[in-house]
Amino acid sequence: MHNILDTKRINEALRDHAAGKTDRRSFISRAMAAGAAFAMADALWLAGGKAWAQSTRETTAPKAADYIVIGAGSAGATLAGELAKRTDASVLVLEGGLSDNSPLITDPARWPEALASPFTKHYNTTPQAHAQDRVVPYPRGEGLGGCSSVNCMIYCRGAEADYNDWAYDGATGWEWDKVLPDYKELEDWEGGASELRGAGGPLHVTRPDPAKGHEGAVAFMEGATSLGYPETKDFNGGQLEGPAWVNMTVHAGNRQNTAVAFLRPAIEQGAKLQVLTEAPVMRLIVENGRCTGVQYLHNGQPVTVKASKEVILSAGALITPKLLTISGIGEAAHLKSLGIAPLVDLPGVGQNLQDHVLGAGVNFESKHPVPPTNYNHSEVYFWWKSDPSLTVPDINALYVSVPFATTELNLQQTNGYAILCGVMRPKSRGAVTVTSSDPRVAPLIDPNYLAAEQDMVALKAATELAREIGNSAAYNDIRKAELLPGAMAESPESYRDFLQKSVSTYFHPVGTAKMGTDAMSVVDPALKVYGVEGLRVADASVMPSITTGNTNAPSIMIGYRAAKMIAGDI
Ligand SMILES: Cc1cc2nc3c(=O)[nH]c(=O)nc-3n(C[C@H](O)[C@H](O)[C@H](O)COP(=O)(O)OP(=O)(O)OC[C@H]3O[C@@H](n4cnc5c(N)ncnc54)[C@H](O)[C@@H]3O)c2cc1C
Repeated sequence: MHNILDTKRINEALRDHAAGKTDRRSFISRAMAAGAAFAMADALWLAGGKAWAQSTRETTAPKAADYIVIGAGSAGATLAGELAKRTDASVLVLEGGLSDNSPLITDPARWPEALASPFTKHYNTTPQAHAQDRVVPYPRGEGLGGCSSVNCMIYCRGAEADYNDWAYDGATGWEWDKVLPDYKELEDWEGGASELRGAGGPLHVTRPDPAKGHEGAVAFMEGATSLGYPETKDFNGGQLEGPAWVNMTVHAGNRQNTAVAFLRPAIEQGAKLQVLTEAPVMRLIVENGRCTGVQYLHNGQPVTVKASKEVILSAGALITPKLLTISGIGEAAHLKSLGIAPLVDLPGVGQNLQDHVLGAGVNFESKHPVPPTNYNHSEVYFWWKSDPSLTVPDINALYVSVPFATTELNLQQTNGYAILCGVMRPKSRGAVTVTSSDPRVAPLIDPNYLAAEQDMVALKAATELAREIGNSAAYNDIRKAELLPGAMAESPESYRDFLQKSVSTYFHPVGTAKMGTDAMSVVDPALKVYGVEGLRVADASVMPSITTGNTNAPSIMIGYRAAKMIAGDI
């Protein structure tokens, strides 16, 4: 007797699969309960995961689209999904990496593993002159969702002042009261709508339940509040300063990357959106002052695809300036030195690189094995001021349920935990420098950490904040011994040595194609590249200055606003 297929239930399971709401095991059991044999259920799982995006290995190359979006990361996937939903135009997304169909991405606790997987591309900084010439590893997400697929899922808009500073510096129209409506519109905050928060938008944002919080996170909150630092109930709710349970891009136990939140729903709604993976873009095609398309590798072969309306560059703060440069858009003398004919002399391309400094803070050995996290290893954060006279907090501390230190600090202990710390309004500025016209060659990445002495002052204050909380009575049942900085904090010289060795990336490069109106600006406030028609940049590169919070939320907001601008909705 043949099973009768319950196609309605199978379609429901397929829809959940396309929305990233189910794992393989439960999908297969649902499909089998609906009458499918195992082989068929498995084939449906594979096809369901691929139906909405295609690898260039398994489809033919498109000839043209109205809009081409380069990179499906935090900004690019948001922009492409929104633009396709808001217009009748055809939108083609070219993503260099793979699809995002993996539990390493969906499971919030497994992001450290995702960093050691094909969903991450590994770069290094140049030797950091103010941090003992250390080379700092510099991972970036590669594939659908970009860094939003491998990041730690903290969702933080930053401070109001960040956006008002952008506008003051020339990014007119990006003031806090102009971006707030978009932040509210794009989110589905579990706390519900309010003057500052939105509900019903595409991106689910949740917070950990303190009752299920990690013991170390609970101790962090108790320690900080017992020391007199008042708790902040919601760091996106108007008050950034103070210890807080985080906001996360997690929903029903699954990561909400931008492919899940923005791309797949647009395809499910029937938008004219084609998403190609394993489609690395090699260069932009600029003819008579207009960007008319791109050259990319389709199944390893160079092909050209035309854009009848616009090309939008969303390849992230490292690769966006590289693609501009090798396409002839950058400082003319630098282009000539690489043998590239200058099309537009834009000296700001690749300059103004900014990144938060992540310090190793304080690492402890634990009295007992550290339990696993129910969330993302990082459930609590604490923004504070290194100097009370500041108007905006400039440092932070965060509990992580794993030991964390740079290789140079040679931390051997595996049964431990850390309170990391950050310099959140760094003064140092670096650069991304292209050294070859060959698109396969990685650029030089120089965040120039600690070049400004003020950043060292802030790093020390942040480390002390982490130590103060970590050594508080709230951790007495957990803490066995302070391992780092430990004895290295005993003299000013060894403490400075520790701080320089403790520096790593917060994974937040921004600013390398900044928005503004001065000579170093690369895009105008409508994100249009100066001197070229039909070309915009929409990603973390356009931030004139780094936000005080983590940079995923602002990157998503940039993609969202870009879609609205192009669609004529702003
Ligand atoms: C390990 C890690 C942890 C982080 N944790 C957090 C966090 O918890 N919270 C937070 O707010 N921020 C976090 N961030 C930072 C945040 O995720 C980024 O700032 C943000 O994702 C940047 O968005 P973007 O759109 O500019 O670039 P990306 O998201 O990097 O997107 C760029 C996309 O372009 C693609 N691409 C690149 N070159 C090409 C090419 N030539 N052709 C086609 N496609 C190309 C890439 O594969 C990628 O998909 C973290 C980042 C990392 C790496």
